[in-house]
Amino acid sequence: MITADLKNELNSLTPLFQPNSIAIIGASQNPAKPSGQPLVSLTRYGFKGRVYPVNPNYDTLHGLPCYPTLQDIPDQVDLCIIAVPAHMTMGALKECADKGVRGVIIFTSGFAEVSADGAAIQQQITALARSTGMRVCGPNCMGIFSARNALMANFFITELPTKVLVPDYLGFISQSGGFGVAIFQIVKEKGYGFSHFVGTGNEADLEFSHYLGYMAADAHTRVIGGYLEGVKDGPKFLNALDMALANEKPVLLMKAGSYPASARAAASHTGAMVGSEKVYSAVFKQKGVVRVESLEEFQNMLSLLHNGKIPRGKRVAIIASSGGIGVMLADKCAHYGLEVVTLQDKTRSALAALLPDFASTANPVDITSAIMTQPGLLEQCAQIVINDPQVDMMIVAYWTELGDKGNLDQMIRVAQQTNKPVFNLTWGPDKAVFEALQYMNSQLAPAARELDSIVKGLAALADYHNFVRSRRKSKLVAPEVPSDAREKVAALLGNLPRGAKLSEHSAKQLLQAYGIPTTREQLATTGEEAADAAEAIGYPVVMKIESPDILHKTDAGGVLLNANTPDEVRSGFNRLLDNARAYKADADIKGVLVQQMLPAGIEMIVGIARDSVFGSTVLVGMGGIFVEALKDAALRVVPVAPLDAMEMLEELKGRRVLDGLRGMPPSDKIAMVEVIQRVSRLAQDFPQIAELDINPLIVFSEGRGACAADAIIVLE
Ligand SMILES: CC(=O)SCCNC(=O)CCNC(=O)[C@H](O)C(C)(C)COP(=O)(O)OP(=O)(O)OC[C@H]1O[C@@H](n2cnc3c(N)ncnc32)[C@H](O)[C@@H]1OP(=O)(O)O
Repeated sequence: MITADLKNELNSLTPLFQPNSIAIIGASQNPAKPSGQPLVSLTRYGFKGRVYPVNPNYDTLHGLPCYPTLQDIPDQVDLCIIAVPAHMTMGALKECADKGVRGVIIFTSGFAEVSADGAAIQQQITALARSTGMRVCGPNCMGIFSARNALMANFFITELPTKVLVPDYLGFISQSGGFGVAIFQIVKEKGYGFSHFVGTGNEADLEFSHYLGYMAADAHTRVIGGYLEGVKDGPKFLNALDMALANEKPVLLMKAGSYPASARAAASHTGAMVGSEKVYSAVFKQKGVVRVESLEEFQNMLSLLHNGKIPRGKRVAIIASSGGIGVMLADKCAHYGLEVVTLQDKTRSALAALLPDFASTANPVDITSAIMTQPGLLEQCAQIVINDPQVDMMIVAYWTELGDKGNLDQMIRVAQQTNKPVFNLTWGPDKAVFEALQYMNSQLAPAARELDSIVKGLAALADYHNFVRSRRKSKLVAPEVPSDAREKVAALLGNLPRGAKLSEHSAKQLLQAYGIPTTREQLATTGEEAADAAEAIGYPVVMKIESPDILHKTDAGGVLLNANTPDEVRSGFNRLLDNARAYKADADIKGVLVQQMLPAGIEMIVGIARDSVFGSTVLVGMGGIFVEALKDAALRVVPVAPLDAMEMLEELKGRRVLDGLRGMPPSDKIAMVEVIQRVSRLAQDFPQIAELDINPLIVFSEGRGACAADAIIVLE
């Protein structure tokens, strides 16, 4: 949700992207230095504002009056670049605060990235930014480029073709200086316009999510890209992604640092299954982020998005001048979830009328060596295939020779005449391919030589399109939670200490408060009470030891199924107590839980785990022994929307079991979706719940609901 606070926070970035005046503290006369570069490029590329170099050693610099200190500038300064060595940085920042500067970019390195002393100075930077409201980019950063006003508040851009100054396309945020520069150069060479480019540096104040939010709201940014290692504030990142989604701006992220060796010690299965990489991956799925894993993929997607051609479905047509390449492409399409569609009869007959008998008109279409003997054949075939209403996108693969633009020109014309994506796979000798790709780039026609990244990119964009469309269309609504749920759970958790563990009976009371169906049950402290409880509940019953010290009851011989008579219940009661004492002599035993024995259903797990960055997460998976054996689970961060919950079920390998396998009836997915959302609501209202396992949640056949058969909760 875009709140007034969020709007104010984003507005506070305006001086960094749209300043009317810039001062450079440490402006050097040497343009080769980071401290000398901005002055040159701000003037060279026509920054639309006033520029004030600050350096006590000069009267003028590059034809501009140079000021001994910031205070000597007789004008308001919106943005200040600090480019003096680390030991002088705090002094310069204080000057900025005294002058009332609202945005600061600190190029300087030598802070948290190098030493504890550096980290201590960085903390002072953060503290000054927070206390004054001055927004700081960096330190240890490459700065900001903004096309609209030719803002060159950076030291990494030396050459800037005019095309890049067209403020219409890509906003890029990089947590790596060097990688960011590489992306800038590649995109520049492709000839696409940037709206903004930010190297975030050490993020002492502004972090990745601030820039993401700014670009999500910015009218001049159509697509957002980023190199991300990690975010500090999960909810801020989610908010920024929500904004991008609301404005239907694709967010393409390269996420690195995904596999830290940080095994979490956790008491519940849910806790053990949730790790940082899984949480990022969940966030990306939940917010429609297009995850990019290579530079090739990134370039391919940018070339498709640049001309606004996103696949509107997953049906792909392939045309190749080699049967082998066609088959390889078809395999890749299947691998990435694209459907190599059956072409319409009309399409096939039109192709047959053009192609020799030995060619194939089925998808993949093999036009064979006729491509060499029949001029214009490629274009004719491609036109026919792309106009087939069954086709959402097309990949065309052909051999290319040095100096021969014939096929390329044909395909450029085809691409110009359709609003569906057309991707060229050119292969041949290195020099010829290089030349062909350069030519296609100059015409802004999507082309590459590496088939995996082409197919993966197309599939990812088709998924993105589906994601946005499904969100737009969804009419699913979240279930109502009882109005007194919060109050009841607050009372139940009231006096419990940090780290408290709630065994089954207590945990289920929390679930009941939030409307999650649980077994009928009673806690008995004697064999007689147990027999009375069984009578009231109805035979057969299940009996379980109830102790916060024995969370995994089966391991302790603490579960007895199918007790059918009062005698069985009484003797069972004693056996469970004996087993529990033998397992853990000092366990705090609350009694024996006598509960209804549920009819058969599918065993699932639904749980909560806390993540240090994103807060509570909800997990759903195939339950019982499959939790450990298969780790078949889907994860989302809280709050989980109805469509998210539905997609979690679709993501499970076990979804076919839920759909009804081998004569089994389909399971009640609607009931599961409801449970997931109620659990999400519980997690949202009570972030002190560190872990929850409902395991198993028994899911019955369609229309018959689901019921929590067992549960544990661990507080933070
Ligand atoms: C993660 C990444 O990779 S992203 C990139 C991260 N950032 C970097 O890589 C930058 C690394 N470099 C640094 O941190 C350096 O300390 C820099 C670039 C900030 C400064 O380095 P230098 O330019 O060598 O510092 P130097 O001491 O020469 O000071 C710069 C200028 O300030 C001037 N200066 C000195 N005192 C003052 C003062 N009180 N006020 C203003 N200017 C002053 C100097 O005269 C000098 O100008 P000159 O070159 O014309 O003489």
